Amino acid sequence: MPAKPDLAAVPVSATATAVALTGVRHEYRSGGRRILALDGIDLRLAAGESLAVVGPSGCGKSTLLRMIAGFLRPSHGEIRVGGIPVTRPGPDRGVVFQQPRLFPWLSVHGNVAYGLREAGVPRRARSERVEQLLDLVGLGDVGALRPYELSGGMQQRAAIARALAPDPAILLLDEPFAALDALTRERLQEELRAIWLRTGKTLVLVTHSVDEAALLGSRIIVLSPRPGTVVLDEQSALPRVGQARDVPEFAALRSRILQAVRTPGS
Ligand SMILES: Nc1ncnc2c1ncn2[C@@H]1O[C@H](COP(=O)(O)OP(=O)(O)OP(=O)(O)O)[C@@H](O)[C@H]1O
Repeated sequence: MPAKPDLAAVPVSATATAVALTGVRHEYRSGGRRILALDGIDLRLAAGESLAVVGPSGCGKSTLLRMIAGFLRPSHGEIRVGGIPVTRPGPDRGVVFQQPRLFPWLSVHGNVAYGLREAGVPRRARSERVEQLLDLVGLGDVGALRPYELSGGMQQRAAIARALAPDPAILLLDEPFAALDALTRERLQEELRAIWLRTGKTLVLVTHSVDEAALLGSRIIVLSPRPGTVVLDEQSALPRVGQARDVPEFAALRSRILQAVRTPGS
């Protein structure tokens, strides 16, 4: 049997990149209307934290994530990543969307390698890195397949591997498992948790699911209905390894999150 690559060898970012949002407010202007999506967001995220962002529909979760990604500039306030103001997307921030958005004309391997090729990483190093990442996300055997030959869960794993390829310090995930069936979703949640523990990445995860937030957040924030403001900001005391869902703290944390979602301003 061929030796499995040492997954611990997947490089962990050396820089202690953190995210800082100061006085962030965002207002959309659409058809003469102004929509205040987020207001008064002050947040400092330490490197290696996993921040779950929960809140009712339309409270500005995706807006927050898009601003950290650099797709959108805040109307007021400032966002810094690793101390540097965010003005555009960059290789220090990998993004995973609800839909995998894989390139259908490329193999799974080709999809994961794409950004590395664009960045001029030599073929051999590229290939080694892609193999490691495919193993990390459990797709070691299907690199040669095309996205349409994969299940939805496998496609989302490939999207996660693609986002991790440039070794971003921060992984931003916007409802990454919302389109998957319940069983696949649960499995991928466990896998993402393992990937986070293994790689030490800073994660920002937007989710509607209170369970998902409780399971995956080392820190959880709840936003109020629009304009989104932070109404709960809690560090999780759940064990990082083992079956986090089975410990009593899980149910307690879950119910505090749920209460904050239901009674904004509390
Ligand atoms: N491009 C846009 N132009 C105008 N308004 C927008 C735009 N994008 C979002 N909005 C509005 O801003 C508010 C926040 O949207 P956002 O998508 O950030 O919320 P969300 O919490 O992620 O919602 P959901 O949970 O339903 O995905 C909503 O009222 C939405 O209608």
